[in-house]
Amino acid sequence: MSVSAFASPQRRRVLVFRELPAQQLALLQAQYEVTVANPRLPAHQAAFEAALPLAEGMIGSSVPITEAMLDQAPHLKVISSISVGVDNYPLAALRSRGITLCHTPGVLTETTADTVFALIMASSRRLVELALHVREGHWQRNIDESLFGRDVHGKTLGILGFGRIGQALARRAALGFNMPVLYHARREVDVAQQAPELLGRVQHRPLDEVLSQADIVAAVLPLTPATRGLMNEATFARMKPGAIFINGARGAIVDEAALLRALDSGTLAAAGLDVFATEPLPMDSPLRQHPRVTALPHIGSATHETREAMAAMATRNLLKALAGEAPEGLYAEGPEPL
Ligand SMILES: NC(=O)C1=CN([C@@H]2O[C@H](COP(=O)(O)OP(=O)(O)OC[C@H]3O[C@@H](n4cnc5c(N)ncnc54)[C@H](O)[C@@H]3O)[C@@H](O)[C@H]2O)C=CC1
Ligand SMILES: O=C(O)C(=O)CO
Repeated sequence: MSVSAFASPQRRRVLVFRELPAQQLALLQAQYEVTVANPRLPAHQAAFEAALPLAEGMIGSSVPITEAMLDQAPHLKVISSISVGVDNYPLAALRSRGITLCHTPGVLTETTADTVFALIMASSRRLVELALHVREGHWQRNIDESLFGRDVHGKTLGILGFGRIGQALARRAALGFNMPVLYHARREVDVAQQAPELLGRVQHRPLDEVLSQADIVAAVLPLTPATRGLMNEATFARMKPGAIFINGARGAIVDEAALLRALDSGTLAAAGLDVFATEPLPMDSPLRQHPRVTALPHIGSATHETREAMAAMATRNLLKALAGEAPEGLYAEGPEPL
C-alpha cells in the first residue's frame, strides 16, 4: 500500500487507515478526498497525522484509535471499523464528542465460528503437531499412543459469550458433533426465539459451572473492562484437569502467563489461540514454541470472501453515516455498559 492523497480543497475528506480493496476505495474516491495511510507503517505515519485535522470520516481496522488522535481530528464525524470487535476505539470519548462508530457484525460470524471449530479440532486431535511430524520426516513407523489425540464428538463444549459467533459455534458443535453445550454470557438467550435449532441442546450456566464441567472451553466474547483478564490463574484452576482452552475472542481476555502455567502444570491438555495480548505475537513469546499450543495469526475472519464482505459493509457504513443516513452496522452499546 502506498501513501496517497488526491488533493482538491472543496471536497470532504476521508482517511483510510488500513488497506481497502480497490473497488471500495473507488467508491470512496468518487465522493470524497481520500488519504490512505496506515500509521502502523513508519512510512505512512506523517501522512496519517497530516490527514487527521481535516478528516470527516475514517475507515480501517487493527489500529488503536486514541483520544490524542481524536484531539487532532476536530471535524471527525464517523469512524467505520472493518471489524466487529470495537476494543480499539475509545468508546466514551467517541460518545462525548458525538462521533458515530460503525462496525461489521454478522458478515464474519460463520467464518469466525469455522476458525474456532478448526482450532477445537486441531488442538484436540493434535493436527498441526502431527502434520509437522510427517513433514519433518519423523513418520518412520506406526504412531503409538504417545501421539494419540482426544475425541471431539460427544464432549461437552463450554462457550464464553453466546452472541452471533457463540451461537454459530454452538450449531457446529451441537448439531454436527453431538456435543452438549454450556454457555456463559451476560444474559440468558431466548433459544426458542433466537436459535430454535439449538433448543434442548444448550444451557446457560454461571461461569464457574461452565469452566468446571466443560471438556473444551472456547472464548468468543468482546474485550471490555469486564472481560479483560477473565481467564487467569483462578479461572484456569477451575477448569477440568486435562481440558482444552480455545481463544477466538481477543488476547487480553487471557492472562498469558497464567495460561502457560495451566498448560505446564497439566491443568490444561492443550490450547488453541487465534488472538494474543500483543499482535503479531512477539518472537520471544513462549506461546510460539509451546508443544501443546496451536497458535494462529488472528485469522478468525481471514478468508477472501469474508474480508471482502467486511470491507464492503464498512464502506457502505461510512458512506451512509457521512450522508446523514442510518448505517446497517451502526455500533450501539446495549442497555448495560460494556
Ligand atoms: N478471532 C477473530 O478474528 C475474531 C474475533 N472476534 C471477537 O468475537 C467477539 C464476539 O463477536 P460477536 O459474537 O459478533 O458479538 P456479539 O455481541 O454478538 O456477542 C457477544 C457475546 O458476549 C457476551 N458478553 C459480553 N460481555 C460479557 C461479559 N462481561 N461476560 C460474559 N459475557 C459477555 C454477550 O452477552 C454476547 O453473548 C468480538 O467482539 C471480537 O472481539 C470477532 C470476529 C473475528
Ligand atoms: O472483526 C473482528 O473483530 C476481528 O477480530 C477480525 O475479523
